Amino acid sequence: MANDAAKKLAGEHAATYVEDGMMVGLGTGSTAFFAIQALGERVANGLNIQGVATSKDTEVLAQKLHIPLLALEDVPYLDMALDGADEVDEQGQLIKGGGGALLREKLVASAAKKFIVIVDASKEVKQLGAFPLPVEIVPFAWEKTAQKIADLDCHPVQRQRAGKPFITDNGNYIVDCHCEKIEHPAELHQQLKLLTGVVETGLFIDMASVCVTSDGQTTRVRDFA
Ligand SMILES: O=C[C@H](O)[C@H](O)[C@H](O)COP(=O)(O)O
Repeated sequence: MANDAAKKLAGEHAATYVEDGMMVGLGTGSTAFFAIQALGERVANGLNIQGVATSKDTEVLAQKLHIPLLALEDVPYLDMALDGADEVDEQGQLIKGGGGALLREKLVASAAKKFIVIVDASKEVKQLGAFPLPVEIVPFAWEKTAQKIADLDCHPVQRQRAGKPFITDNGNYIVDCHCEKIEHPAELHQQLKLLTGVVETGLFIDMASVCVTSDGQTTRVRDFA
């Protein structure tokens, strides 16, 4: 993959923020993968951390790397969470959920004192929305919920996998909203959240503390805290 070098560099840099004794949220996706792999190497060399996984896939990866895992409900807070994103704007607002893990990712990031976002340079945008916004909805009468989302001019399309509805780790559906331009991300998030049937949106508003971006050669750190 063309962006793998950038994802690796950003992921490895993000992993350096983790210190001994921390409880760390472990993100989901191809960029978070590199951060988790770097943490696994540090754990093999004696780093003492405990992780909370944001998806079943990440749980499997962390177990393979012998990173001790906790359940989110068993910890009062997390010191830090590391995760990728699908888009990051200049204010640090995010679209996440391209991999379908947005609900657990948001729960984990909300519990963290510091949320480190890791992206390759192609994810940096002036305005959110070119990437279709994932919205997690309950399967019951999902078309009704999708219609309410469509009424907000969000152009939802049910996510499919192998010709069947994509099912999240929480047993829900995802609709990907082809907004093209999201002028007011916080307002749109609020409007969507008010719809019965919507579980969570992929808009992560005012959550990122730091964004680590790489183009494969250099790494840039932006502080949003
Ligand atoms: O649900 C998936 C997550 O929000 C990912 O963090 C996001 O889609 C970015 O994934 P990737 O690093 O694979 O582009």
